[in-house]
Amino acid sequence: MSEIRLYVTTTEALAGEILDLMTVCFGEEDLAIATTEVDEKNDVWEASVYMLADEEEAIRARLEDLFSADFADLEIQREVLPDIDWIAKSLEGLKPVRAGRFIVHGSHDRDKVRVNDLAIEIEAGQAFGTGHHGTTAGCLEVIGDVVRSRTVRNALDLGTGSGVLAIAVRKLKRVPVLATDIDPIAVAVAEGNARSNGIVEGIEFRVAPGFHSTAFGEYGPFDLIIANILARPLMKMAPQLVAHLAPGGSVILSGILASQRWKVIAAYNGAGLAHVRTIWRNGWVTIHLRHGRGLV
Ligand SMILES: C[S@@+](CC[C@H](N)C(=O)[O-])C[C@H]1O[C@@H](n2cnc3c(N)ncnc32)[C@H](O)[C@@H]1O
Repeated sequence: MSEIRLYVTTTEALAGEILDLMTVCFGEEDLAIATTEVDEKNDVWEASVYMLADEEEAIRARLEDLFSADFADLEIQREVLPDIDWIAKSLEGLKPVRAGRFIVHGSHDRDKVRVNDLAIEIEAGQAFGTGHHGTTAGCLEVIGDVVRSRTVRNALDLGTGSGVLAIAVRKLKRVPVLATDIDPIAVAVAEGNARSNGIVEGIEFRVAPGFHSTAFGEYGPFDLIIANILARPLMKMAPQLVAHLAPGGSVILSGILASQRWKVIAAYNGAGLAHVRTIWRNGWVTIHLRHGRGLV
């Protein structure tokens, strides 16, 4: 069956906002993947949703509904993509990914793990975070640096998805980790992934939206907070997130398009954090910030 791309042409300034909307609407559904692409030669941004042909009608209706409030003038364009070998494509999606010291792989690729690798086994499933997305890979890379170079006695993984980042912290250091997600299915998947990675204690998984106070109970403040969610909620929660950070603590933020990075950094500077480093992976950025207090 052929694959269809429905897309709108936009500007760099609006691409992030449109992608946020589409990502919230479609998430990481198997057959409807939202993404922005830039044609640098023509300075044109396209926000696209990919799907199989039999999904097109339903997805077009959802897009029209989504744009009807603020983007009614956008014309939804259509492209039929060349036929794809879906089996080969899905296997390709499951190839191991290396990020910093980590390799994230499926159970069929255990033989790809080398002696010095920190291996995380994740099956592609119902929660985000197989390591293939630039945001997850970016977080893994920065986690490696932070846990090696800073004092990390505990950590919070907000929006844990598959649990990959919480598992990564715990593989580097035996510190208590709190892993939360708004989605109960993600939390169940993450618990299973921790077990299949041999982690039976040390990570507490909870269903919680943002910094919902009852979920945190006795936890925190944290030496390390990782949040790979979208730019807009990250900016909104900056004061709460910083309130849960220990003096001298580090924050790793992702889910941010390159064009949105300054707004996110400004929100966290305003909440008292200093920017340390930004890294890029496939158009997405991961930002490391540190608490002003405790800096030398
Ligand atoms: C982009 S995925 C990241 C998953 C994983 N941490 C990774 O880096 O691959 C974002 C996750 O955050 C969750 N999420 C979104 N908004 C949230 C919120 N306000 N509080 C907690 N979790 C949230 C989503 O359900 C999703 O599982």
